[in-house]
Parts: sequence; structure tokens; C-alpha cells
Amino acid sequence: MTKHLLKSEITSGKSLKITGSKSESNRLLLLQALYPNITIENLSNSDDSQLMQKALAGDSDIIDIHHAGTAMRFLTAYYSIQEGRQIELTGSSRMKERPIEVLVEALKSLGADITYKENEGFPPLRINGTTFSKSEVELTANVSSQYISALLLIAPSLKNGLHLSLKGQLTSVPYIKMTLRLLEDIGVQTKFEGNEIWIDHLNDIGQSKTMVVESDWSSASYYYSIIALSPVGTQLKLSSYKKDSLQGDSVLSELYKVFGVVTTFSNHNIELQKTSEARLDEMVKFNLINSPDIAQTIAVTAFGLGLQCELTGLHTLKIKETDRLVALKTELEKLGAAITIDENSLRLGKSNSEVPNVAIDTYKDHRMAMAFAPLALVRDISINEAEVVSKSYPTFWEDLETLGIIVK
Ligand SMILES: O=C(O)C1=C[C@@H](OP(=O)(O)O)[C@@H](O)[C@H](O)C1
Ligand SMILES: C=C(OP(=O)(O)O)C(=O)O
Repeated sequence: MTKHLLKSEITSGKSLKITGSKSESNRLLLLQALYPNITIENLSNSDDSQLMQKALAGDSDIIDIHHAGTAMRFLTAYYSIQEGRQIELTGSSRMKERPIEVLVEALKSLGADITYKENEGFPPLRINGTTFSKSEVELTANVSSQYISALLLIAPSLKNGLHLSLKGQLTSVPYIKMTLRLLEDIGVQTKFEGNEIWIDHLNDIGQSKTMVVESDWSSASYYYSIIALSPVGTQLKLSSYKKDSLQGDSVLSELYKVFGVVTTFSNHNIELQKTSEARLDEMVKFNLINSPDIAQTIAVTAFGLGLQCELTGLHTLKIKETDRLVALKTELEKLGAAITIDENSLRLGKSNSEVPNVAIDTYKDHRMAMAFAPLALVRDISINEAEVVSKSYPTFWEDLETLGIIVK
């Protein structure tokens, strides 16, 4: 379905409650399956978290996790240690193109029994659950941090815990730290020094423990963009957020200052306010190696404001829901932007922003749809296959309408 967004202003002073973090939720769901005394509050209502929850609750021997990357990686590790259980883990056609070899080889070196059903190095996988014989593992850390988090999540269930040696440059480090913080919160001893991580065994977590998921910062990015593209003085409140976040994307509160957006934390809310115009002569430069999921939002904000920008640290973008570098270039160019990309970066030059009637293609990528929607603050814009947003944020379009954006 295509959504047509008419050029609109939002009503200042509104509040929205954003669903729980998909990353925290998927980690906690896996930990809950291993340690049933965990109760989760503010769980994400995203498709990805529902798929994860359904997989863990069922006893099917074929599990299809569709488009959910974290679920694919975390469940690969989980089923590897479910002794006696034999499953096939599969996903969407795009999932079958997203590499998983680094994780599978690491698990196999620990004793896992996993085979590739179609192409070497890619889902679908056949997993025969077993008991691991080893507790030391080495793996490449520059492809996806999800492989590392997957191993960390099952590590306390292993008889002797786990020692991981990470090779190469680490990518998406805040997601590794999020996993470690959640493990610590349920009572697991962890140590992360240089490129080495040690996780102790934990038999059970004792008394029941309630874990409250903070709302999703990646979802908040679209509102940072909306406020950045709004007139000075416009305000918006989002809940439930905290200053000491586990989510690396909370760096938004710093990064968006350059676009004139100031964040105030109070009482589990963040208030975003546009306080000044962004300077048109400034080239915005960010390295997003720690927060790859907000690259699309930032590129589109800069374009909407008529700013030039240079984003680096983007080498993981090409193996996400789509090749996000190519998708951004193609769609921003339709709007008149001057874009160059390479393996690791994107440069937005001076653009011709007078192009009328553009429909943005989303390539089955929720973040393509949501990143381009804020352009409705400065122009009419259509978004194709708009339903893709449900991967992480099912009520996105309704929430935009609540703010006053006209969506048809
Ligand atoms: O662990 C996680 O929850 C995630 C890690 C990141 O992936 P990479 O480590 O592959 O960059 C991020 O892009 C993804 O949306 C969620
Ligand atoms: C990359 C993402 O998710 P995943 O890797 O879990 O599919 C995302 O949500 O932007």
C-alpha cells in the first residue's frame, strides 16, 4: 500500500508513547526462555519481537523468522544448545542473503551441529541441538555485532561459561554492551577488556526478576527528524526514555543538536524542541559505526534541511534489510539530491530540492519508509509499500496522524 503524505505542520506540544526497544526485547525474550523467572514489561510490539516470542513459545520443527535479523542470529545460538531438539531455521528471501557464517562457524567450533540447507554461509539452517564441549571461541567482529550478542546470550547457560576473542575492528559496539548490561542485570558476571569478553556460568537467577524495556530509540529518530524539519519553537514529548540508556541510538540527543533540536529528559519522558535553525553553510559529519540504524534518518534530515553531509562507518548497511546505501542513493536522487556512496560512507552534496511528486520505494525495509516520512514537513511525499514499518514500529502511520501529519 502506498501512503501519500501531504505537506503538513505538526501540532506542537503533543505526546507519544513509543513501543519498547526491539533490541532489548529480543534479548530479554531469549534470556527468559533460558531463565523462566524473568518477567518483561514494555515489550516491543514489533513484528520482529512477536516472531521471536512465537518461535520460543512453540514446538514447531520449522521456524520461519521472516525478516528479523536479530531473531535469526539469536535463535541460531539458542537452538544449538537445545539438546535433542532438531529444527530448521529459515526466513524471508532477503534473510537468505544475509550472512551468518561467522556465527555458525563459531558455534560449530564450540561443538554445535549446524548445516546449511541451501547456500553455504546463509540461512536456512538445519540445527541439531547438543551440549557444547568447549568454552573458548574466536570470531570476526567487523561484520555484525549480532553474532557476538547471540553467543553472549547463551554463554551463561554453558557449563563453563564462555571466553570470546574478537578479531578485527569491532562494529556496533553499543549493542554488545547492551547484551552485557542485560546479562549483568539478571546476575551474570561479565568482563569486557580490549577484544576479549568473559561470561561466567549462571545456573538460575533465583527469585523472579522484572525487566522493564526502555522505549525504542531507533523509532524516536523519526521524531528527531520531524522536529528538525519543523519551525523553531515546535515541541514533542516521547515516553518512556531514560538518560542512562542501554541503546546506542540514544546518541540522537547529542547528534541532533547540529540540526537545532534540543532534548530535555524528565520523568521518563524526552522532550524534543526545535530551538534554532540549522546553519546552511555547515557540512554535517558523523561516524555512525556505533549507531548504524539511524543513518537513513540522518541522511534524510540533512537533505530536508538543504544541508550537505558526510556519514561514515556505514559498512554494515549493505547486509541489512536491503542494501541501505544503494537504497538511500537511489531514493534521494529521485528527490534531486547529489549523492555519492562507497563501501563505508555516504556523501550528500548540494541538492536540487524542487522535484515534484516523488514516490519513495522502500525495498521491504521499514527504515526506508520511516526515514523518508518526515519530509512531509517540507513537501508532499509518497511512500510505497508503507506497511513495512511493522517490522519495528507497527503504529507508525497512526502516530504521525496523531501529530497532525496528513496521511492518505
Ligand atoms: O543487536 C541488535 O539488536 C542489533 C544490532 C545492529 O546490527 P549489526 O551489529 O549487524 O550492525 C543493528 O543494526 C540491528 O538493528 C540490531
Ligand atoms: C538491521 C535491523 O534489524 P535486523 O538486523 O534485526 O533485521 C534494523 O532494525 O534496522
